Amino acid sequence: MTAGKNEAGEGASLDWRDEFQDSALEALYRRTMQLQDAQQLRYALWIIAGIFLLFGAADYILLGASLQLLALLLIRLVVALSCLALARLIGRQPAQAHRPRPLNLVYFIAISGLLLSILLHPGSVGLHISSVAVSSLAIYLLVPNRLPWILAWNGYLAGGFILVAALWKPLSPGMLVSSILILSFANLMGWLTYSRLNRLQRKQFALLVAEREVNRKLQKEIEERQLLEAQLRHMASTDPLTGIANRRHFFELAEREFRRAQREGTPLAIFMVDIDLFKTLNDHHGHATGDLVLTTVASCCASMLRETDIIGRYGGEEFVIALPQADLETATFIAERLRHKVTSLRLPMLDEGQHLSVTVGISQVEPNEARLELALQRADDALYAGKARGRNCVVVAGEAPSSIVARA
Ligand SMILES: Nc1nc2c(ncn2[C@@H]2O[C@H](COP(=O)(O)OP(=O)(O)OP(=O)(O)O)[C@@H](O)[C@H]2O)c(=O)[nH]1
Repeated sequence: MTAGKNEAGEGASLDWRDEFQDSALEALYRRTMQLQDAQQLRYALWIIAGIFLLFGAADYILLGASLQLLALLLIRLVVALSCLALARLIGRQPAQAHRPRPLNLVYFIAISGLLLSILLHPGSVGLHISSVAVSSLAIYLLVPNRLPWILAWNGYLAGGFILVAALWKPLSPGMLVSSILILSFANLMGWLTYSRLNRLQRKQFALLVAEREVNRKLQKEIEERQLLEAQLRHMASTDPLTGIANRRHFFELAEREFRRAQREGTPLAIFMVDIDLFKTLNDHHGHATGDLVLTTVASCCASMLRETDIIGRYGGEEFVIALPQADLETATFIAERLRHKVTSLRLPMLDEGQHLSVTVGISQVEPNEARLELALQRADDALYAGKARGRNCVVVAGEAPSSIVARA
């Protein structure tokens, strides 16, 4: 099961031991609480050892130096040392706090020590009943996550006390009933308190687990939405065939560069690039080959540009490029290089001796020009002048037709 299932509430319900019915959730709870439980148990063991030893002083006052005192001190020492040894073991290996064997051994020693001390002790029955009742409560309150064992230890303590009391000084029927009632009441109080604390703690834990699961799901949903958003943004801005920016996205990016160029007074060159006689190629080789040529020319153009240059598909077999910081001379040089590169492309599906070529129209954004479209229009006019002149050339806008720069 996953911890998330518990948010439904079903797995978070508790059994008679006040443990989660869902064993995986219970295991997770124990793992989470292990260090805290270990610490709590260590404190409990130190307290038990200390109190047991402190009562040695009361024994001395009651018994004076005697063999009985020696036996009692010996019992107290054994109990205290075994408690301290277990506390040390748990300090080194916190997982021992949840293992029954060392705990049961030490608690058996401690409870047996308490019962034996009653046999050797001259105090009144009332004193012993109260010490057994307090010990009973201590077992409920100081031992974490072990209700069946807690009940067993308390059974041993209460039953042992009745037996020891019978051996030590047979109780009158009235005292016997009173003792049983007091011990039963102490156990009832202890159990109820234990149950209340455990239920509260586990309920809080189940809520925390459910909350974490909700957060995890939310986080996953956010990540999926972010991914989807990024995919949608990419789809909305990219030409699906060539993978370069579509016309709309090109304008977004180029407008930004246009404003920067106008603001800072830096040059911005525009290319219009058109594949020559593309219709013939399409008609001759088919649309699929035409698509492949478009993709190849687009990536060829993109590979010739700097990162700051912007390339987009203007429409059909026409591409548009914006080159920030490029004056006309630089732009013409780059356009020539691009034209040469396309001419040198060799595509296996084209006939022997058949070369691709492009015509490039170039313009430059004029200072104080109001709109980018004006520069685009000039580049387009230059492109059509190049087409009219026979294609496969670079034409600079506004210059005489003799400014056709080169031909392959
Ligand atoms: N395969 C393919 N063809 C396209 C696509 N978009 C436009 N075309 C074709 O591109 C061709 C453009 O032809 P024209 O505008 O006549 O130009 P051209 O044949 O290149 O001639 P010039 O530009 O004068 O050199 C048309 O046949 C369109 O159908 C496309 O996405 N894929």
